[in-house]
Amino acid sequence: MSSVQTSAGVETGLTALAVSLRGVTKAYDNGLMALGPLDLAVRKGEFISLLGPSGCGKSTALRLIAELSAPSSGIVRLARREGTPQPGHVHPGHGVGFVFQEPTLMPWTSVRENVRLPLKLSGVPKAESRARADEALASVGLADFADAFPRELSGGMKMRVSLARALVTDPDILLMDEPFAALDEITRFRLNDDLLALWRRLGKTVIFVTHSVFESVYLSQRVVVMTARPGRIQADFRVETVEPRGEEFRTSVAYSDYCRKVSAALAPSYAGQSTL
Ligand SMILES: Nc1ncnc2c1ncn2[C@@H]1O[C@H](COP(=O)(O)OP(=O)(O)OP(=O)(O)O)[C@@H](O)[C@H]1O
Repeated sequence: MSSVQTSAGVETGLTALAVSLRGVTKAYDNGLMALGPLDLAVRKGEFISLLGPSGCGKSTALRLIAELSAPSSGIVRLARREGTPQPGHVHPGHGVGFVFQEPTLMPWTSVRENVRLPLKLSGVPKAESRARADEALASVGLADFADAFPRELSGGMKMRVSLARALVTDPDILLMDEPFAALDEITRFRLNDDLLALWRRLGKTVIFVTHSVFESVYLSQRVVVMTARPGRIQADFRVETVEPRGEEFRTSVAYSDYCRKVSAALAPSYAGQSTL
């Protein structure tokens, strides 16, 4: 059986879930078994990272959650916001925002138009969509760059635009596929902190894919370590720290302890793979 189901709230016990995957597998048309079986439950408002070796199926998992692809077997369930959409607003069923590793901006038009695109495609009136694009740009610290063109921006700023474009529809769930992998370390640290501040303020559920143990521990409430392909869950860590996180956490003994434990759990997933 394969299906994607939605409901106003996926209730398990006392906690509402944003996403639930049960027995999910994905085989591509060429017969390659990319993922699973995968069982994963993500609470509303939780920040989790998926960590695993290249090709283990992390992006495939995100694509299944975003309903960009259907599972070969198993069930993917997403909680939906209740209520009827306001006139001119994107339907609440459109509850997922996606940030890719590449910012994928349209080079021929302004930053504002790039961010406005999802609203434009949904038929939101121009005045409202411009105001909402400007608001999303302000939330990522780019209020003064709405009229700039992508070529005028640094790599970190382009990624902020990509984040603003994902947030402009006000999704409940933010899926991020190695968004900061191509950035230098200082820019990456700054974006990590800004993303955490946004998450705290907006209360989104975030599922963040990364190869970096350090980044996953710094950002997440939960780090889910995946096996080599076909990706399954190898380990699931809860990262308990004092919030908000910052430089103090990054340089703490607790942080390095978590990193050591997560690295140890990840090691078997790399067994047999060349590290060259
Ligand atoms: N459309 C497709 N058709 C066939 N095989 C695919 C397709 N998309 C991905 N794959 C394969 O499925 C496997 C999982 O790919 P996926 O991109 O999900 O892995 P990943 O963990 O995100 O990798 P990386 O960390 O390198 O981005 C890989 O072996 C990949 O080559």
